[in-house]
Amino acid sequence: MKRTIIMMLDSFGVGAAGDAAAFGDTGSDTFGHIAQACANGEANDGREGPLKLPNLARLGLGHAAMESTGAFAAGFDDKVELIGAYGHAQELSTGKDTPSGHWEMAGVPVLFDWGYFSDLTESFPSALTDKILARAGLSGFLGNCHASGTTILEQLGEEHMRSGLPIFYTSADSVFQIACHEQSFGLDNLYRLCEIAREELAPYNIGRVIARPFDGTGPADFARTGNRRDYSLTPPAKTVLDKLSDAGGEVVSVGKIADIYAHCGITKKVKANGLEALFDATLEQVKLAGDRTIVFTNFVDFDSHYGHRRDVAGYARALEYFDSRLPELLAILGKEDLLLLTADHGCDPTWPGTDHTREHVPVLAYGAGLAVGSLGLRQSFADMGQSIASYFGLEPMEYGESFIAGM
Ligand SMILES: O=P(O)(O)O[C@H]1O[C@H](CO)[C@@H](O)[C@H]1O
Ligand SMILES: [Mn+2]
Ligand SMILES: [Mn+2]
Repeated sequence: MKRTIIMMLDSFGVGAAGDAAAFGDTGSDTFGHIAQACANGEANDGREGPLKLPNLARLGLGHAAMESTGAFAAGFDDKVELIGAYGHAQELSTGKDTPSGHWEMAGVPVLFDWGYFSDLTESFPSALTDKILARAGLSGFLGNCHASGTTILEQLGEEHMRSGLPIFYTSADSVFQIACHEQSFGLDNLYRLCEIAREELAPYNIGRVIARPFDGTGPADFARTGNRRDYSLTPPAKTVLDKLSDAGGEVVSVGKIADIYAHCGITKKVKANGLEALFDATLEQVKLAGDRTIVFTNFVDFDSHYGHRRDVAGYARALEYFDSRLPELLAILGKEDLLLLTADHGCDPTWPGTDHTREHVPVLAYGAGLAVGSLGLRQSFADMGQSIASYFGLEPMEYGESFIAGM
């Protein structure tokens, strides 16, 4: 039975990419800087001491990162008994955003430039916002700037609840984000507003509109809910997910995968919120999965709860939790199954600002007869998509070099 399980640790980079300078990210290193902070005793909130990821280390995380940066991260070394193939990959896509990383990983790099709202304030053209407001019957909006999604709630959440005006904000990514209170504004109203924005953004080539619902009564307890929804553009070509589902296989999305691929190539969608629930759902779907199935999970908390929030201890805690659950997954894999652990970009929690960082991602591949050892530097995330295509005996993808032989 052939199945591929993809664990996408959102934002878990393993060191600055060769082109990081162009992004202002020279020296960024999500994994390395977390490990260093832990070793320094600077990440003891809810956890203690050096970063302990024994299962990821056996899958080759420490080695992959060492090949990326030139040195083992603090607390990692070559004494571990490896069980998998490990590599690190650079990104061909022009952006360091979530859709680019995911699409490229599935064999379709984003070689065109997204549109961006690069002005830090007065970010959106009034020609755009006027149209959105008119269609939604709204008299105005708040925000209109680059912001951290939690900080802007502290600043504008109350005014939003008083005035009923939505909060529009963006970031270094190609995004148009709308934050509204779930009860006072209404979740359906927020989703409708996002659909309008998605249509009106057509000329701007913006990768995603993101609905950011929140609840709570004031700045002290405002919290974003699990009802986030991403309205993504469609990938510019068929990904390996499309190819497998076109060929009669199953592609199971766990978490926000379906949204990220604009629902293309997905045959089953499973919702779950939070690391624990996402891991539980993944295990359950792997148990249910038959031959020629991809089970694909995005673990968004690494990015949205810890990376963007610059919460080093939280990121370390989440990694250690994730690691502690890996044996449950390894125990239910069949001999032929392929497990891939990777990331879509970096989001170094020690880095200035709150944006992603241009980094190599880990490529940890286990099972499917793969020899234990190094896969080296992969020229594109698309090597993973190409490998999956070859594993399932699908037509080759246009991009990427396979590291796995067809079986
Ligand atoms: O600060 P929050 O709202 O989490 O935003 C983050 O999430 C968005 C999507 O990845 C990006 O725009 C990034 O800035
Ligand atoms: Mn991401
Ligand atoms: Mn992000």
